[in-house]
Amino acid sequence: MAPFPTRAKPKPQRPNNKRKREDIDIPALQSAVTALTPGESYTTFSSLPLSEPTREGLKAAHFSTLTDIQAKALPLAFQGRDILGAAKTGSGKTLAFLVPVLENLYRAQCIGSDAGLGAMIISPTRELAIQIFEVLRTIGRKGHLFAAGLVIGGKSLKEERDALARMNIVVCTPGRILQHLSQTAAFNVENLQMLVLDEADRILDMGFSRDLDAIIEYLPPDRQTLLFSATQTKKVGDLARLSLRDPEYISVHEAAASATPKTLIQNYVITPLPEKLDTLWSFITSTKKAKILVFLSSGKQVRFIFEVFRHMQPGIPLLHLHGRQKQTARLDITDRFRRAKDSCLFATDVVARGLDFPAVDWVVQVDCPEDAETYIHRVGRTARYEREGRAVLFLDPSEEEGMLRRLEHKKVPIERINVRGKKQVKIGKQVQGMLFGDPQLKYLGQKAFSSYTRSLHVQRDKEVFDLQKYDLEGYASSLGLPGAPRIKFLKADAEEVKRLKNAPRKRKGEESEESEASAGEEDEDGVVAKVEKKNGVRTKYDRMFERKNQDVLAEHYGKMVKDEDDGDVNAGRLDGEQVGDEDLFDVKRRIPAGGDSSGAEVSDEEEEDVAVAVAAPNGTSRTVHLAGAKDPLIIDSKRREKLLKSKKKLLKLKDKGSRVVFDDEGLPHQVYELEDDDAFRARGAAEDQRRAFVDAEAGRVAEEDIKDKALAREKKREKREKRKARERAAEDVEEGGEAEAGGEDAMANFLADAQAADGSGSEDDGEEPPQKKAKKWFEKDVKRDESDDEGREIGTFDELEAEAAKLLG
Ligand SMILES: Nc1ncnc2c1ncn2[C@@H]1O[C@H](COP(=O)(O)OP(=O)(O)OP(=O)(O)O)[C@@H](O)[C@H]1O
Repeated sequence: MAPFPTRAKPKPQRPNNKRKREDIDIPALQSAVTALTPGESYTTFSSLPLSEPTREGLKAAHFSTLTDIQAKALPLAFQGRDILGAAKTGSGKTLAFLVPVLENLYRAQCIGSDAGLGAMIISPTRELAIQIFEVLRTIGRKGHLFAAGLVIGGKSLKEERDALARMNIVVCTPGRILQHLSQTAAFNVENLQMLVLDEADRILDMGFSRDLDAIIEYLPPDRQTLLFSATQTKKVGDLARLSLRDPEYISVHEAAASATPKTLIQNYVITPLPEKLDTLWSFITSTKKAKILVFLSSGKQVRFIFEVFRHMQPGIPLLHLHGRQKQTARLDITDRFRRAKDSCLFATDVVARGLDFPAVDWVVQVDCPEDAETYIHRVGRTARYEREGRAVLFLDPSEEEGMLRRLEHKKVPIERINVRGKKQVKIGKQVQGMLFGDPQLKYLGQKAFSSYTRSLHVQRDKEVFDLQKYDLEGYASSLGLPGAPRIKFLKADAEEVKRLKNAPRKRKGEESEESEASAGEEDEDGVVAKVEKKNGVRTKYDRMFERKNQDVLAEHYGKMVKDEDDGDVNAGRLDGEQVGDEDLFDVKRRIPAGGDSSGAEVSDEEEEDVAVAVAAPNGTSRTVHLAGAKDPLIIDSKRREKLLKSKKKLLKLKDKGSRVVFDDEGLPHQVYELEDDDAFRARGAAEDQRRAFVDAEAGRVAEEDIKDKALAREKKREKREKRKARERAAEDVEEGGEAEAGGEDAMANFLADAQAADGSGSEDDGEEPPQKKAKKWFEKDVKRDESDDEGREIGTFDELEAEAAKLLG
């Protein structure tokens, strides 16, 4: 995303009286700010010394009462103090730094292109940067003259560069702004007065730390720094890195009993890895009238589950979002989910932090979050700003103990619930069938498996994530895969390769054949995964499944095999044998020793089979003589080579025999034998006989036709009746379903609390009363936007930029 062009059109000269009013305002404002007493209980925006444009902007956006974090942070921030702000998710941290940005720059009159960049707001994700920019636009649109822009990539560097030169406020992501700092000469940050890090702990952590350190190098040390996050840390090292000056630590939940909003109900269910998909499906289909956000650990998982569920039509609109989608698509999806009433969004942690989706009813964490902080941010997408919400975490039995300990340590109140056995639907067979018919989906499934396994492997917290404890084989089969793709980084896998290398030749041959159809892939991180044969008995279905997908996957295997010279990934070569000419000429029957290359000397027995002879291996083609075939077969392509292995196909090339019938004495006759001439003449003239024959046949055909038509009518009637019966049944189910659906009511049906499931109470004992959906705030938002022309929703990037151009400058 590029910045919007500031002052795209020359602004009309502002009336003198307005300029004058600003001149008068500033000293008065400054003294009112100096007189502020931090720690005093300010409750409304109107009780604070604000410039007229900010006051108007807040009023137009219907912000009047201060939230806790705002009441504590604003006075200090106005007075230029550095702040470390920690407050629960959805508690209004965005305004706690945006209002000071507008006010402090306003008082410093850091306006216009000559003033240079006054404030830099850094966000870890593009989505969040866009959201922050929109809030800035909303509260700044009533008369502020700042030039503000977004620098998050997605546009050419040149476009961004030109706009950056004129900006007073920039909202950006770390990587992109660093690129400009190091490459754009005209980007002047000497006057920078404020640096804001939203989701500061994330930006300070490993993934971004190098970028951030480099950014800091470019910025003047004499500036105000504001850090905000729901999971803020006070690490001394971080404070030193940012050269904070006597920072004020504001934590509005340190003393609170929980780190998450009071209005959030949090539960977890123990669901072994192989049952996760069933549980998720059962959950979604019993919670159709709700807005659900489902977190998964990788983009591949997101895509796979989205595709599979979409085909199965759960009865609720599905969306999916991950970091590998194009920026415009991501923006479109977040926007659609924002506006949706009932919808289910599958997403990675790209939406875990900061995003303010209105009225989310459920946050479902299918894959366990990497730590308690991520958990807190994920669940924070619901129950925002005093609204209600519910969150459910799926835990594999091996994750339970470790994760619960971490959550307890972070003051997260979470209770166990169980899935009602009756409501748990098993979808394994259906998914398997789907993958069978759709090789691309199968490929996606393999990718999902390997990226999930890899995500477990790279987790730092081994106490929670112990790869050896997961039932990966069961998980693969729950994804509809015929076997678990074998992952190279697993120790077990290395041992398996060793075992195969040392195994007797015959056995190895069998194994290599089995794994042939389902070789692996290389995922984005360079992890080579390989499909392993399923343990135990392989069914005919397994073989069909693998055959069906061979061709499609071959391309992907090819990619992978290129990088693999150890041969173990090369289909069918687990035994380490080199693929040479010998293999190229591998045929069903070889010529017995002594046979020459032109006329094969094969035994009768072999001839009975689809016997084959060979020509010289002189390069590209050779000739093969088939027993029973008139012409020799030229083998000049892999396809033809393959043909030699198929008895059925070879039979087609052989001469067809002629059909005979046997009389009572067992003598063979042709099916249509010519009649004796005299006998024929004795029956009358040839023409009469022909006509009689035609008439008789026509009569017979007419009779059959009547019967056929009657049969067709009967079948049609039966079909109609069946369809009607199905429709009636569906209506009944729908009526029943609707009666029990409805957000939490439906969910109450699906999930039972631990007590009930343990048999210590009735099924509904201890169940929370049905929650009313807290739509008030959302509805109010919508209303506000409809009535207020300037505040209408922005649909696309271009619109956003066009709007931005009208705004602040
Ligand atoms: N003073 C206020 N009055 C009414 N609503 C507010 C106020 N401040 C913020 N909100 C609303 O509360 C919601 C959450 O605010 P915001 O996104 O700033 O939360 P946050 O603390 O940054 O959350 P997160 O930690 O998830 O990033 C938004 O919808 C915002 O419009």
